[in-house]
Amino acid sequence: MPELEQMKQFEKIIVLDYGSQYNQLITRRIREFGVYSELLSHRLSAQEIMAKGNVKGIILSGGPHSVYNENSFDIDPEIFNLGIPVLGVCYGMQLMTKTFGGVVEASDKREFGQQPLQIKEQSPLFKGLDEEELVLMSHSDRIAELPDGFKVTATAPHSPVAAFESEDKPFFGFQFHPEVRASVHGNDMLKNFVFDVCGASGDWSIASFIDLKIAEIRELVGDRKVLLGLSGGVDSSVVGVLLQKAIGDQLVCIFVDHGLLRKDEAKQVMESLGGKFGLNIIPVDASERFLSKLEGVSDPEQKRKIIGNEFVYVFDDEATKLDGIDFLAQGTLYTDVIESGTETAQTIKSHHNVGGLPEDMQFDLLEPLNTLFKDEVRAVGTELGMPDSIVWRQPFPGPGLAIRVIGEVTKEKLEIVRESDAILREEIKNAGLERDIWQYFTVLPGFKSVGVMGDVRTYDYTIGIRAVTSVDGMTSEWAHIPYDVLNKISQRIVNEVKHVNRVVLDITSKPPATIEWE
Ligand SMILES: Nc1ncnc2c1ncn2[C@@H]1O[C@H](COP(=O)(O)OP(=O)(O)OP(=O)(O)O)[C@@H](O)[C@H]1O
Ligand SMILES: O=c1[nH]c(=O)c2[nH+]cn([C@@H]3O[C@H](COP(=O)(O)O)[C@@H](O)[C@H]3O)c2[nH]1
Ligand SMILES: NC(=O)CC[C@H](N)C(=O)O
Ligand SMILES: [Mg+2]
Repeated sequence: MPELEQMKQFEKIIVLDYGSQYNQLITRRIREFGVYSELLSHRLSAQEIMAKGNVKGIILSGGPHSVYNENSFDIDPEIFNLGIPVLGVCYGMQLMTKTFGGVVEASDKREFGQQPLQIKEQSPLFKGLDEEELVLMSHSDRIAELPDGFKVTATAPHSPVAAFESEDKPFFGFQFHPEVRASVHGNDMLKNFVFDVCGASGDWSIASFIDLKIAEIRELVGDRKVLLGLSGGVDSSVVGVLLQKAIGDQLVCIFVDHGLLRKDEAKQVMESLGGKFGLNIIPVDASERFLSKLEGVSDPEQKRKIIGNEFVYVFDDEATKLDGIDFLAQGTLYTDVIESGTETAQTIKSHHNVGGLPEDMQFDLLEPLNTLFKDEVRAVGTELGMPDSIVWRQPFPGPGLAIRVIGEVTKEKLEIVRESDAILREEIKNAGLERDIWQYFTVLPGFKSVGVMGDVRTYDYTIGIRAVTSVDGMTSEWAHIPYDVLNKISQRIVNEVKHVNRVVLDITSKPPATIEWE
C-alpha cells in the first residue's frame, strides 16, 4: 500500500521484529492506548524508519536467538543517534547491551514464568508502580556486564539486571515481557514509555484507521478494478464494505462455493451480504474442481496449499471473464500472516490466503486489514455501521470443512462433518451461548470404533467437538459448555448423523494445540 502524507502525520511507535512469539502483542497494546504502532523488520535502517514520519519511539522486541551467536539479528547502530527513545525487551535489551559494549552470556539459571521484580531505582517507566511487581520472564541469557553509562533500575531472583536505563539518554531495557497479561502492570510500564518518555498524545483511533485506509485504497487503485474474495466471514465482509466506500462500483465480489462450506452457508451469504449491503456478488460453484484436486491427498499442509492455489485459479478465471481486473482483495489478518511464517517466525500452518497462494498469480494483492487482529476488525466493522449479526459471526477458515475432515477428504466424510456441525450450531444457539463461545465446530478424526445401537453392533466414525474462547485467535481456552448442552449435542449427533457412533470433546488450549485440527 502507498505511504500517504496523511499517514506520515500520525504519531508512531515502531516495533522492530526480532522473532518473539509476543511481538505482535506489543503493537496492539499500543494501538489500544490510541497511538499507532507497527511491527517492522529489524533490518530497517535508521533512515528507513525515519521515512515513516513522526516516529515517537522505537521498541526492540524479544526473540529466540542469543546476541553472542554468529549471525544473530543485529540493529543499525544509527538508530541510537536519532534522538528518539528506545526500549529493548528481552532480546532487544540484550542487543542494546551488546551494542553499547556490555556483556551478555548464557545463564546457568534459566527463568521462565512469572517472577517478582524488585524496583531499585526511580525510573519514568515505573511511575505509579509498587516496589515489587509480578512480571513474565522467558529467557536463558543474562546481562553479565552493564554497558557504560547505564544503571540497573530493577532486579529479579535470577536476573541481577532485570531492567536498566541510560544515565543521560532515553534508552531503556526490560529483561521481562511487559506486553503479556502475566506481567501484571506491564501495560502501565508501556504506557509510561509511550506517553511520558516518547511524549505521544494519542491521535489514533479506529475511525482514523478507516479514513486512512479509504484514502490509501483510492490512491492505489485509481480508476482500476478490484476483485474481492468474499466468504461471508467477518474479515472479507468488512473489507467489502470498506472497499465499497472507497471505490464504489469498481469493486466486484466473488463468493466461491468450494464444496467445503457449512450447511446452508451459500444461501445465507448471498442473502445477508448481497441483499442488505448491496454488494455486487458473483457466486461461483467450483465444488467439483476443489474436490477432485483434493482426491487422495491427506497431508494437511498439502491440502491447504491445493485449496489456496485453487481459490486464486478460480479468481483468475472469473477475472478473465470480467476483463480488466488488476487487484485481488482479501480479508487477510495479522494472525494469518504470522501463522503462515515470516522472515523471523516459524510456519505453524499455511493459511490458504497467505502461504497457500500460487507463485504465478496475476493480481496485485490488496489486504487492508493485514496488520489487525480479529477483535480490531470487529471494531472496524461496527464503526462502519455493520450489524452484530455479521460482525460477531464466528470465524470460518477459508479451507472450510477440508481441514475438519482429518486426512483424505471424501464426500461422505464432508457430509458427516456438515451435518454434525449443523446440530452443534443449532444447540449452541438454543442454549444462548453464541456470543460466549468464540468458535465452535465438529471434526472427523477418520478412525472407526465399536458401538451398539438397538442391539446391533456398529463400527463407525467418531465426531470431535471443538469449542474455544479467545480474543484474537492467537491463543485460546477450551470453552466450558454446560454438561446438559453437551449431552444433548452428543445424543443428537449419534442419533441423527449416519455413520457416527461416538462423540468426544477436545479439552486442549492453544498453545499447545491449535484451534483447527489441521
Ligand atoms: N468461500 C470463499 N470465497 C471467496 N473468498 C474466500 C472464501 N473463503 C475465504 N476467502 C478469502 O480468504 C480470506 C481469508 O479467509 P478467513 O476465513 O480468514 O476470513 P473471512 O472468511 O473473511 O473471515 P472469518 O475469519 O470471520 O471467517 C477471506 O477474507 C476471503 O478474502
Ligand atoms: O482463512 C483462514 N484460512 C486458513 O487457512 C485458516 N486456518 C485456520 N484458520 C482460522 O484461524 C484461527 C486460528 O486457527 P488455528 O489455531 O487453527 O491456527 C481460527 O479461527 C481458524 O479457524 C484459518 N482461516
Ligand atoms: N525471549 C527472549 O527474547 C529470549 C532472548 C534470549 N534468547 C534469552 O534466552 O535470553
Ligand atoms: Mg472465513
